[in-house]
Amino acid sequence: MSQIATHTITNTKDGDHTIAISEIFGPTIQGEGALIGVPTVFVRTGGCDFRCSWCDTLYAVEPRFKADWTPMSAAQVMAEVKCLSGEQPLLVTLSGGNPALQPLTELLALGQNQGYTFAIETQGSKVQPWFAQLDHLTLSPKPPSAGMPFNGARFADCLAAAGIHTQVSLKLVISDEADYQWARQMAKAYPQLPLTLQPCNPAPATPEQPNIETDIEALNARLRWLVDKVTADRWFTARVLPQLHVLIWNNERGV
Ligand SMILES: C[S@@+](CC[C@H](N)C(=O)[O-])C[C@H]1O[C@@H](n2cnc3c(N)ncnc32)[C@H](O)[C@@H]1O
Ligand SMILES: Nc1nc2[nH]cc(C(=O)O)c2c(=O)[nH]1
Ligand code: SF4
Ligand SMILES: [Mg+2]
Repeated sequence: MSQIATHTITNTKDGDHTIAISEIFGPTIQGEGALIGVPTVFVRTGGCDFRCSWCDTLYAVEPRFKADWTPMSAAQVMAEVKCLSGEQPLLVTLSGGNPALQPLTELLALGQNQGYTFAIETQGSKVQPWFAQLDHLTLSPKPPSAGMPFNGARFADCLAAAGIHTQVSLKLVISDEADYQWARQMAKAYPQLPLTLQPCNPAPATPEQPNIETDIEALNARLRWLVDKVTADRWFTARVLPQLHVLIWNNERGV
């Protein structure tokens, strides 16, 4: 799999318009949610307004890793993406950290002019006018086990900011019974949104333990538990999916 280290890129002095980049990697496949299996390049931004208890990308979240995040212009990000994709347009997935903290208007315009499409993964805590330009908006508000608040008004603002061509979906991480019950309420509150339930990886890699082996059997047991719950409740509008990239590559970074 090809990958370009962002530390090889010269920093820009564009001021406010630079994007804090943790890593750019791919092509790989989207391992989660509504676009699972779709070939994509990931653009991971640095910095988050949350700190979820089980976050699997703390190197793109915690301020102590700020020195590892490279400020890049939209043109520099697109140059990397084009290099990785062999100049062939594909889906670009913006994740983080929280990519909704970044100025991405120019990146979206630049990429879409060249035939690239854009999806974002965000928790719904911050809205941006450029959500209207997105092809896919995946909202992943946090369940009780994450230890982070759910702000219904902010979430509604995110939904309202989607454009007429933006496909919006909901991806909820489930760790336990309380999360499951919360997800049931979310599904009732937002019946119009396609919904994926994703079992929580309870022991993700951390900056301290980047090579920790994934307990695939434990993940499978969680998946079975979730499928049993959904089918027993005859909850036929929910889709249950694993993190496919974790099943394929364990907790590896950059895949
Ligand atoms: C790393 S986050 C980055 C984007 C954004 N901050 C968000 O949370 O949506 C991308 C996705 O990974 C999920 N995620 C993070 N840690 C996880 C874990 N330990 N198990 C399962 N999913 C996890 C998040 O809930 C989110 O749906
Ligand atoms: N293959 C792959 N799929 C993913 N879906 C969401 C990811 C993320 O970390 O945001 C991710 C990731 O890091 N890799
Ligand atoms: S919101 Fe996303 S990136 Fe931020 S801490 Fe939570 S899971 Fe990690
Ligand atoms: Mg991840």
